Amino acid sequence: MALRLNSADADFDSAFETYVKCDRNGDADVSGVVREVVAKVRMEGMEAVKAYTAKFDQFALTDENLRVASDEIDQAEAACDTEDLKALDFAAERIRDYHEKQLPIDVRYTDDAGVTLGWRWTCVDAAGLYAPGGRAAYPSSVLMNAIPAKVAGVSRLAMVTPSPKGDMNPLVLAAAKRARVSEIYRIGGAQAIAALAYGAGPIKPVDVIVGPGNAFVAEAKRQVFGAVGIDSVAGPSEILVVADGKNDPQWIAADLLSQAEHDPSSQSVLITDDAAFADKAAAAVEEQLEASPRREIAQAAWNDNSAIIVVGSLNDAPELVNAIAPEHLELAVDDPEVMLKKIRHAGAIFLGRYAPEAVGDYVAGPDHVLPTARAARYASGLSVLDFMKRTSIIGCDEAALNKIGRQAARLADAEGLPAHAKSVRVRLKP
Ligand SMILES: NC(=O)c1ccc[n+]([C@@H]2O[C@H](COP(=O)([O-])OP(=O)(O)OC[C@H]3O[C@@H](n4cnc5c(N)ncnc54)[C@H](O)[C@@H]3O)[C@@H](O)[C@H]2O)c1
Ligand SMILES: N[C@H](CO)Cc1c[nH]c[nH+]1
Ligand SMILES: [Zn+2]
Repeated sequence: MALRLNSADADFDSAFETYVKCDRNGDADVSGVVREVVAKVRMEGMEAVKAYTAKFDQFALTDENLRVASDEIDQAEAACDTEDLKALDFAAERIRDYHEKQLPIDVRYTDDAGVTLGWRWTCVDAAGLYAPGGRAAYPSSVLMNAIPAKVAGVSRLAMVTPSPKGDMNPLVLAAAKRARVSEIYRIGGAQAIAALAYGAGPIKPVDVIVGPGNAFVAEAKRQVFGAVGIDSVAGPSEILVVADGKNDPQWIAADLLSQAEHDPSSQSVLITDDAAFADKAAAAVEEQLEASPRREIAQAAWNDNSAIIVVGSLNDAPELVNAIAPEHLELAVDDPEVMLKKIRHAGAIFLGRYAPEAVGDYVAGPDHVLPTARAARYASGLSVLDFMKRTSIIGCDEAALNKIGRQAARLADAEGLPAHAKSVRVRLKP
């Protein structure tokens, strides 16, 4: 059973705060484990990657099987169901269309002082893409990672994905081929993130690492940030559904379980103003869990990390949503646009009763790599901009420097930095 809270209860505020701040990794010392893995891979390179792959993925990694060969990719693609490939192409086209609209424009102008100013966007040379593969395979994440990188213009895409016990999903390889991924390595977890960040064996370091993963992957990205750029902390999936009593409880239960089935550390939350609907949705969740082939995972996420919150009025929901800052938010209400105006923190928002979160996972177009663990308070989903950086442009001729230089030199004097001041004054007319 998920936690049940009612905003009418006297201790609601403190119970809600405790819930919002809870650590979903249980007793696991995720940051300690990751710190050790990252340090070892940094020091020992591929030998450490091999040892951790044997330990965590039960796979005997060798110099020969580390990189997926191009003929294996072709064979995998040939083995895929053609309808699956069509769905992949359908998704890819919609994802590409959406991300092409994100391409930023360069700006150049001359201001009143005659100074040429502006900025220019350029892409990184090499991107590391993490495609998860522990408890499920994620061809969709391959597209969501690689397509924006290609739209940004990145030439080298190095993808890592674990192959537990040596298994590699053919559709993952087909997706990587379609998205023009340059290198694919059969490694996952924190060891793969460290290998991309610092280099290991034949894997050359990248400039930015993006993509979703479990708590170990998300923490590893956080720890290597600085040596490389990262998109956001995109860890175990989350969903928050705001639903009135007019919804079908079976639909809402399926939505809640769609994210619970990713990982025992996932989180599903229902906020409703109808206590009877809350009971029906809770019963529907239990019923659907019974029939789920991923029951063990989803049940753990539902029992340990999830909540049903009954509020007096749906007008109270936005404040709670903003505090939780969920990865995904569904507004299953009559007029979602009205509620949307009051939501400030969420990775992706799904409007209305016919926009289940899963369309966003696969085919809607926006990226499904989204901030979790309340990072939506300050971070955004993966976009073309995560593979690009903006460089400022400043140009002065003699007249322009004479208009602005004196004040620069004065501020340099004030800061006690005489070489700064001199480098301007030597160019100024007396
Ligand atoms: N936020 C997002 O945008 C988003 C998108 C898609 C998926 N996801 C999340 O990605 C995750 C996928 O997780 P997954 O486990 O299936 O695959 P994964 O590839 O993320 O993780 C598997 C790896 O984790 C490492 N690992 C597992 N247990 C470990 C342990 N005890 N100690 C150290 N390392 C360990 C192993 O190296 C293994 O290769 C889920 O949490 C899912 O919710 C998030
Ligand atoms: N819901 C995940 C993001 O949290 C993305 C995904 C991929 N496949 C299925 N779901
Ligand atoms: Zn999902």
